[in-house]
Amino acid sequence: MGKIIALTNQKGGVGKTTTSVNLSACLAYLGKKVLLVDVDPQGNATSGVGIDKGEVDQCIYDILVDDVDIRPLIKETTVENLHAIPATISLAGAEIELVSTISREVRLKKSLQEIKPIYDYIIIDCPPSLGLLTINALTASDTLIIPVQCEYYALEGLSQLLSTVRLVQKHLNHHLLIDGVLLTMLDARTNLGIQVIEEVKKYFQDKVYKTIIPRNVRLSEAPSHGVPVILYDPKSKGADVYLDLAKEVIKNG
Ligand SMILES: Nc1ncnc2c1ncn2[C@@H]1O[C@H](COP(=O)(O)OP(=O)(O)OP(=O)(O)O)[C@@H](O)[C@H]1O
Ligand SMILES: [Mg+2]
Repeated sequence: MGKIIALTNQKGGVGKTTTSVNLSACLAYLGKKVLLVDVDPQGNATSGVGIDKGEVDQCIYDILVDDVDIRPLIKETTVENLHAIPATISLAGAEIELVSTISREVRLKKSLQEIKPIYDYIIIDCPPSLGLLTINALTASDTLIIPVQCEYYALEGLSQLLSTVRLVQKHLNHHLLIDGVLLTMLDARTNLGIQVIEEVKKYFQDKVYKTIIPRNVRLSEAPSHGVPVILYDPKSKGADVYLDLAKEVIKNG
């Protein structure tokens, strides 16, 4: 039975998509059967695993708004063992269209439950907001990974995220857990990064992943080639650390 993990943080540009794509690919590389679900209208995770958004006729929008069968939407990717459900810009309308829909918060959960037994891991890439798309992702998930960028104001907005998580736990998904906070984009040349690590560890204690993702140019180059870093440059630091993260995720159960 698959474990459903959402990458979430309403703050933009903290490494949600980079982590969704590369964690999924590394889990697949380690022999797990993985599904990557793109719930962000930007569709960056979709193109990051080599799916041409222009060729996609139905996407996660159709599952959420039109309640279509999830199975035909599953696509192959550039990575063996890794499937994906794409998102396109049409998803931008879903946030508003779902407002008046019955059981609007549980639509993704209902669909993913049907295919959960086929996969070891289902990884959801969330948009940078706390709207209905993210609520659907939190409601569908077993656990959360919260990427936090090693920058000034790293903890800003996290209390709002945590109170949204508590509301979802109370009303929509009692067993939702925070697996951990992932520190991203560390620049080892500055003291600032070290300070942020200490601050985040003080706040989240043992909920912080041992693996810390450094800044690595290969990680930012890989998406334009439609492949995760493990295929783009397997010897890079970026490939190394995301493999470490995948092993840590597997070890955590
Ligand atoms: N470890 C890293 N090293 C270098 N560049 C990185 C790293 N992680 C992410 N990036 C780059 O930083 C930018 C933001 O990352 P990413 O898209 O993963 O964040 P996000 O949280 O998904 O953003 P959004 O909130 O817009 O969805 C991207 O251009 C990405 O290539
Ligand atoms: Mg993103």
